[in-house]
Amino acid sequence: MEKVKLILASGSPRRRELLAELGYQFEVVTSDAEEEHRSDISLVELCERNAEIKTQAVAKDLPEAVVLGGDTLVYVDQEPLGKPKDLAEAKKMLRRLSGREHHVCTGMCLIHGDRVEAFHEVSSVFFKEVDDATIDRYLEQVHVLDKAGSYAIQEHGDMLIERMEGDYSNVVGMPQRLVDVQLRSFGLQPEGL
Ligand SMILES: Cc1cn([C@H]2C[C@H](O)[C@@H](COP(=O)(O)OP(=O)(O)OP(=O)(O)O)O2)c(=O)[nH]c1=O
Repeated sequence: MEKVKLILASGSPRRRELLAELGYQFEVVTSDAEEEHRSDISLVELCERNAEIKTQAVAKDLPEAVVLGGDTLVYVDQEPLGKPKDLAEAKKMLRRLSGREHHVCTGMCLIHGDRVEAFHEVSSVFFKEVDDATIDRYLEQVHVLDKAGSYAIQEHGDMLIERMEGDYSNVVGMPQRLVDVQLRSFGLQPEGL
C-alpha cells in the first residue's frame, strides 16, 4: 500500500520548523485563502474556523493526502490583535500588552478526504512592564510585521515576557503535543528522527 502523504498548508516558517521537530516527513503547499474576521462566534471557534478555511483551500485539490493547517490568534480583553500593519501599530499593541496577561489560541485542522478534525490550544502569556525605550529596542531587533500580536516569543522573548502558562510551541504557531496525537489518529507516524 502506498504511504499517505502529509501536506502542511502554511507559509509560516515557524509551523514548518515545529512540524519538522516532531519528526514527520511532509511537503508544504500554500493557498491564498482569506481568513474570516467575525464576531458572531467565540475567538476559540474563530481560530479553529480559520484553520479549517486554510486547510480546506489546499485539501480540496489533494483528496489523497492528509492536510494540516493552522491559525494563531492573539487576544486581550477578548479582542483579537492581528498582525500590525506598520511599526506604529506594532508599538501600540506592545504598549497595550505591557504589564498584563493575554492569551494565544492556535487552531489547527486536519483533513483527509471526508474526515475533518479541528482542534485548538490556548496559552497565557504575561508581559513585563515595558517602557517605550524597551519597545523601540525590541522592534529594532525583531521583525514583527508577520507576527500576530507584534511579538515573537522565540525571538528575544525575554525582553518582553515575564512568564507563560501552557504549551510554548502553541504560542510560536503550532501546539506540538496535540498535533502529534492527532496525526497518529490519522495513521501517520514520525519517521525522520
Ligand atoms: C504570538 C506569536 C506569533 N507568531 C507568529 C506565528 C504565525 O506565523 C503568526 C500568526 O499568523 P497566522 O495567520 O496564524 O499564520 P501565517 O500567516 O504566519 O501563516 P499561514 O496562514 O500560511 O499558516 O505569528 C510567532 O512566531 N511567535 C509568537 O510568539
